[in-house]
Amino acid sequence: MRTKLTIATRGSMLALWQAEHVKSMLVERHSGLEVELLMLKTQGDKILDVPLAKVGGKGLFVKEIEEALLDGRADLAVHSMKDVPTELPEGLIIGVTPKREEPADALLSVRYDNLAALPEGAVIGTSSFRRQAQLLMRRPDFEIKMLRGNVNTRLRKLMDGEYDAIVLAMAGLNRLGLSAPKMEVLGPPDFLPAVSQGVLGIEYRRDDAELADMLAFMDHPETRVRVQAERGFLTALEGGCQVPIAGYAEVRGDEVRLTGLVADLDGRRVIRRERSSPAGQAWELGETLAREVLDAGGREILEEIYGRQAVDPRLT
Ligand SMILES: NCc1[nH]cc(CCC(=O)O)c1CC(=O)O
Repeated sequence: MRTKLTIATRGSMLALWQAEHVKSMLVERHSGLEVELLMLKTQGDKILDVPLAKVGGKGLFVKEIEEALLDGRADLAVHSMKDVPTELPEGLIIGVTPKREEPADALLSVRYDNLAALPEGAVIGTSSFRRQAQLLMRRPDFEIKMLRGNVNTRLRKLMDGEYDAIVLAMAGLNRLGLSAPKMEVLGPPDFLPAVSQGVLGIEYRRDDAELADMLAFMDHPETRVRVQAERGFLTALEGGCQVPIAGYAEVRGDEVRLTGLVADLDGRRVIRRERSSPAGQAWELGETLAREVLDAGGREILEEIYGRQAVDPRLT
């Protein structure tokens, strides 16, 4: 067994909380183990004034971290799974997914109790097309306004009065112990989360069998099945997190049930399908559901969105 491990992490409050969380599980489990954090700045932390969808490129928040794993400066990294691209660099694996926490989003406001209480034309802060589409589906009158930055920054912007309400993941709020004066949970089955929302993924070098043994106690197989189904769906749609795609899976007994959604940016066209399979075929379930959604009109929607992004002058 190793006596010292290094965790590569971003410097945001959420990333640090997640790294510290895994660190404390590790030192509690392995007596005498020393765990150190290596803080790194990623592209996603540097570019803050542009919607992520327009920054382009997948994995803005993980590239620098993965380089540190590959060159041996760090042994492991702790990610929010929803920020991890579906394809990992050669030589790395996400070998461990601890138990999923709250997958839902939350609507946060200073004044308004919930969606229904928001006035006509309310200004809602989010830079997620998935959240935007699902909000506009219910309330086409909303004005969606870009909201970037760390969870803490986004909450401060709400408190500063720039928005009537904003939408954030419950998982991030819970981890940091943050909230707003008014909060409504927007969760499945009505409001679908991002693929893998609320799941942590531990990434390390594929050939590091010794580390894999030391981490195995944290793994939660049911969470892995859910992530497989959701990421199978996302992968087959060739989507990153910057398109209005949602996927949410649950396990009941030996079965996994997956709901997938593709919508256009204004939430007028929404393709949503559900399907189950044995838990052992979760990835294939995701792929099958993706084909079904594509054939039902999802293909046309995604082509339009990808096309529009490609010609957007702000891209360059
Ligand atoms: N894109 C940023 C991000 N990545 C993961 C979370 C929340 C935690 C999680 O989903 O595990 C957040 C913040 C948010 O979406 O509100």
